[in-house]
Amino acid sequence: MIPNVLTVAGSDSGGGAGIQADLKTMLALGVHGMSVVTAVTAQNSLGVQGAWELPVEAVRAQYRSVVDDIGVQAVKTGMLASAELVEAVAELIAGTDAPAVVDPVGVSKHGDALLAASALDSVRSTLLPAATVATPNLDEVAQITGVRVESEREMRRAAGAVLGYGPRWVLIKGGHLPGDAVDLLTDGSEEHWLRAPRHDNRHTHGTGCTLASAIASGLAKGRSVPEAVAAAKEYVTGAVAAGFALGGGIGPVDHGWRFRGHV
Ligand SMILES: Nc1ncnc2c1ncn2[C@@H]1O[C@H](COP(=O)(O)OP(=O)(O)OP(=O)(O)O)[C@@H](O)[C@H]1O
Ligand SMILES: Cc1ncc(COP(=O)(O)O)c(N)n1
Repeated sequence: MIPNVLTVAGSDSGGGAGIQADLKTMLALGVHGMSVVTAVTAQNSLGVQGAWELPVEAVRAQYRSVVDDIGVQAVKTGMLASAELVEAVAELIAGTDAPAVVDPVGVSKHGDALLAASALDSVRSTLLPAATVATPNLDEVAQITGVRVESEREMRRAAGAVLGYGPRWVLIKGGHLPGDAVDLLTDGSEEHWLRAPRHDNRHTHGTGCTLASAIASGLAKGRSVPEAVAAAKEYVTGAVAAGFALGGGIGPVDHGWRFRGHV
């Protein structure tokens, strides 16, 4: 049986991040990808030119259509835009019997806000407690917890602060630090450091979405959290290495790198 994985996220018209990155990742990793669109962005390699949220009823209806008939073995959340959508999605995933990977998307690579500042309290109090794995980058860690990470050593304290909001596991993504691309996965007792060489490639649009979707795909296949994260890290590292120029700005990672024989 092919596992079903659901992404609840925003659409990126440029195809590098958001729903589009999630579905491509799921195809590449051999699961059936399904989507609940929360917002539509007009976006390209230069930035986000516009964003429109969907009504909360439209998000709930998409979710119920998929979960009640088809069923899901894992859920991934990305851009949720507003407090109202964060709360609705948190309630939906808390009521679903499947692991949830929560990527608490705050701002795009170009600095465009993808989450209202007024939604942060709802992320802390409703979304993070419903997560099997939360995958904040360092900017999101600072927004959520106030902890600023400037070195690998400080990642452990950041992880503890995020775990305080109730996710079962946290993966602190160190992609924005200089040096190797180092992430820390922990549930408060086990600690797994994931280290990969930094690829000197500016075309990294969509790394976070791709990593979270790859984790959800592994969980849907029945892997443990540490196994799913290790496999997802290997996939995203290859996708970053193969990232390519598109438009005049930051191009996407290559979700299809394994089909093309890169790396
Ligand atoms: N240049 C790079 N070379 C190798 N791996 C990288 C590079 N940049 C990021 N990564 C890895 O990609 C994953 C995503 O990390 P990152 O910190 O970029 O997340 P993010 O900021 O949420 O992504 P996004 O850009 O999609 O918002 C992590 O595993 C990180 O270590
Ligand atoms: C719809 C949507 N979701 C997520 C991201 C984050 O990705 P990035 O930080 O690579 O721009 C994005 N840009 N757009």
